[in-house]
This record gives sequence, structure tokens and C-alpha cells, in this order.
Amino acid sequence: MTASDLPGPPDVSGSLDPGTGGGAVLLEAQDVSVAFGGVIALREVSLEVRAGEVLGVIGPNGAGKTTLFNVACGFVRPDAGAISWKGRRLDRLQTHQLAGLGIGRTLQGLGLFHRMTVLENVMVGADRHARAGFLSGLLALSRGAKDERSLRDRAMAVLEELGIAAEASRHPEGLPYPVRKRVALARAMVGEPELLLLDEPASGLSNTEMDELAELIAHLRRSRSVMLVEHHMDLVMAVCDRLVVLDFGRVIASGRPDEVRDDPGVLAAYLGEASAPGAPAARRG
Ligand SMILES: Nc1ncnc2c1ncn2[C@@H]1O[C@H](COP(=O)(O)OP(=O)(O)OP(=O)(O)O)[C@@H](O)[C@H]1O
Repeated sequence: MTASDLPGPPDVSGSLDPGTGGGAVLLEAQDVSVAFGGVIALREVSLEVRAGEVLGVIGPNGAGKTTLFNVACGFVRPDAGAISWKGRRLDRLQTHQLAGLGIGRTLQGLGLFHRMTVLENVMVGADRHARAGFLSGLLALSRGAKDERSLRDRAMAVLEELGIAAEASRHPEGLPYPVRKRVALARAMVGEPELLLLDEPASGLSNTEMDELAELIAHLRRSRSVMLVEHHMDLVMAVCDRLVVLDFGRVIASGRPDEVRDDPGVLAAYLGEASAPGAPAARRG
């Protein structure tokens, strides 16, 4: 089964503004700088992810992509600059706040719990909705069971959406890598995030699996925004509405994939690497 066979959630792409590549600004980085000792990983980086768009972050090895992703997830605190969510500045963004804000993320290391089933792994991702809360815990113990039932139903629905419901009762260890990646994605989706942050979703996938991933991202973006950091240029060029290109910690270009591909600065940044943006499955940093 592929994502395109699946019943789609509401199509929000009609609300896109082609001029800006999206609707209202969700996540915004303003002049974010990060240094690790003497290494400046990000220099005054600004970008925004808008409702309904797929934003790709690309750049050569060491350009600062992972650092930017980690700032967006609250793993790394900017030394200067700010991160905002829907116009509200997040002074001390912490990872545990993400789900509550409406942000889901997957990481390169999938971080699945091997003693839990697939379904339980997905349920763990639902902080935003699952919290029974102190009061409800005191006043109605049955509420917890009800919450868990609805969480279980939602987790199953996400597994079905991703075509892996049949694996719900299995443990991740025995599953093929692409399926485990989908489990990690399901966990990021079960909180019904408005924005999904994906760190190298294509890593370790075959070409066929990457095509399926492109279809899946096309499906996902129908009801949420996506920001992905990715090495595989084919994928980025195919699925992103806009790209932000980093080099030596700076934004050197941004725009539609076709604009970025022809940008002389981007071509120069990629010179000396295995291939330029747009080349098949370029392995980039
Ligand atoms: N924890 C750290 N301590 C010291 N330097 C770091 C740390 N994390 C990243 N850096 C440095 O910051 C710069 C940006 O690294 P980053 O990993 O963000 O780039 P990247 O574009 O993701 O590269 P790659 O794709 O190769 O992982 C690099 O020079 C890197 O060596």
C-alpha cells in the first residue's frame, strides 16, 4: 500500500499563498546564532515555516542543518536570536513542550522503545492529548481508562494511515528499518501536530522506499506543515515547496526548488562535492 491509496485528510493546500509558499507563519527563527566553543554552527539564521507548506533545509557537510533542527526542537538553545511559534516567542523552548505546542518530530536515531509494542511506542508520543491531568486523576479514575482508549484508537488510526496497522502488536526490533521509520513517524503524528519536523527521513532507504516516502510526505502535507532536513536532493526537490540553503552556518539562498537549484551561490557551495543539487540521491551533509 502507498500513501496515495489512503483516504486523505482535508486538503488545506488551497489556502496556500503561492507568493510566500504557505499560509500563516507557524515556526520562525529570527537571527539565530549558535556556537560550540570556537565553532560557529549558525550565524544569524532566519527562516519561517508556514501553514500548509513543506520546507526543506539543505546544505553541504557541516553547514549547520542538524544544529538548526536541534534549535527548532529545543535540544540546542540559541546563543543569540529567537524562535517563535505562531508569533509567540519561545524563550526557553524545551523538547517536552513540543507536543503541547503542536509540533511533532522524528530524529535520525529513531528512539523506539524495544520492550514496547509498536502501538505502545506510538501511544507514548501523544503527550498533547493523553495527559489525564491531576484533577481528572483525583476526580474520576475512569477518565484515565477512557483517555487511554481514545489514545489507543488514535494511535491505531495513525498506524492505519501509514499502512502499518498490521504491525501494531509487534516489537520494533523484528521489523524492517523502513517500517521502524514509519513507527517513529506515527509516534510524531499521534499528537496531531500542525508541524512535523523530520530529520533526514530518507536516510537508509532504498530508491523505491524513497519514492514511497515522497508519496507519504505529499500525503502528510495535506493536513500539516513539514520541515525536513535532508541529504537526498531528489527527494527535497520533489516534495518541498521552498528550500533554505545553509553553508558555513549562514543562509545562502532560499526559494522554490527550481530557483535554488540554479542559484550560483548554491552551485558554488556544492562545488567539489559528489554532485550538485538536483543530482540523484546526492549524499550531502
Ligand atoms: N556538539 C558540537 N560540538 C562542537 N561542534 C559542533 C557540535 N555540533 C555541531 N558542531 C559543528 O557545527 C558545525 C555545524 O554542524 P551541523 O552538524 O549542524 O552541520 P550539518 O549541516 O548537519 O552537517 P552534517 O550533515 O555533516 O551533519 C560543524 O562545523 C560541526 O562540526
